[in-house]
Amino acid sequence: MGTAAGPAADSDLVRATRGLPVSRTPVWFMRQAGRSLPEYRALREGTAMLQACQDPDLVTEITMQPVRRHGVDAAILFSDIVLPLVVAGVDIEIKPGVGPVIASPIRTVADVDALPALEPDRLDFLATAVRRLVAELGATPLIGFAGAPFTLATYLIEGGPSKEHARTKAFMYAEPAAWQRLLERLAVSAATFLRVQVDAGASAVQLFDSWAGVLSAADYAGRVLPHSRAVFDGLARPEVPKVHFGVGTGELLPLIGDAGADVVGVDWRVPLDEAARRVGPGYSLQGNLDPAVLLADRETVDREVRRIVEQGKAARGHVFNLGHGVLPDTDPGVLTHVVELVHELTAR
Ligand SMILES: Cc1c2[nH]c(c1CCC(=O)O)Cc1[nH]c(c(CCC(=O)O)c1C)Cc1[nH]c(c(CCC(=O)O)c1C)Cc1[nH]c(c(C)c1CCC(=O)O)C2
Repeated sequence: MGTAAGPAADSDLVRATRGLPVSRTPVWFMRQAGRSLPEYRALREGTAMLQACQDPDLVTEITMQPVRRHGVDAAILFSDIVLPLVVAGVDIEIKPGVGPVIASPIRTVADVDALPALEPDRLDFLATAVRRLVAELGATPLIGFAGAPFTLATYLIEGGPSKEHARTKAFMYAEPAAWQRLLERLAVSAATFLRVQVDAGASAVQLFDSWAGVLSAADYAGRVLPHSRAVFDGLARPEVPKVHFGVGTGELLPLIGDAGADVVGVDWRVPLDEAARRVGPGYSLQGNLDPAVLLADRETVDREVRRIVEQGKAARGHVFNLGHGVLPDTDPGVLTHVVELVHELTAR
């Protein structure tokens, strides 16, 4: 269990998650590996997304690409939030330009009980990929991740991507006992998925609850948050830095840290100084450049990066990131520029 050991344990990324002094503000980008990179598109040619995620050679190479190209301060494992479901045997496909599509969505209480469990011994490919990556990355930390129970439940119940998440909410209200069982099961598999990554050497983890922002604070607190907390508790690695992220979570920010996170991920809707007030003093912040700004002119990019670096000083620690994933049309040169600019602005 090589978690807190190794050269990455004292990296700026890990230090920022704890609010310790850093040599400069660490930067990485959600979806830094992916379609914005020509070398990614070349490597992925002919291999389905969910196949690629289970091939340790491809996972290692794709994860390394943005680290080499941009000089980011962390790698994020190339995988997907639906992978634990796929490995457990759920019939899922990732349709390019659409997202995860489920062959038989969960619509009844019986469907919940039929959901297969994730067997940890099916995750050898994941441990292999993480071990190789940690060896190759040296002092650069690897961030492991999992999808939070709520966001995974939205895909399972809707059958695919959705804006309103109306079926999900209807199920949550109409079948509270089955809802609780579903989220409990998803929490167990997310914790297993994270533990394999941490035990193979990942330096930090991020829990993606991308769609939690569609909920009221009361429903989030009562029906979702306990299950996200169960993921972090179930991971049972208190020393590992934990990032908790969702989109549109402005009203939920005071609760998001409560799940047991060290770092709260913030999208672009709430400035980081205001976010720091909402989460309270015990947390670092991650974010929050609007990914669409990267499609604008260089002056706008620079102005926004400077603003975020300034506002980030209100937090105990700041990990610079986007407010959501890199858009596929992004010029990778702009990403490299943002890394250089953040480093330049924050060098101590
Ligand atoms: C909601 C969600 C998913 N997957 C993920 C989330 C949470 C983060 C978020 O809110 O964006 C998480 C994820 N998915 C992927 C990563 C890799 C690491 C990284 O950030 O670089 C991570 C962290 C790779 C991926 N996951 C996916 C791609 C694109 C697939 C491809 O390249 O063909 C990548 C690089 C596919 C995917 N998978 C999912 C979607 C919505 C899509 C996009 C579909 C599309 O637009 O084509 C589900």
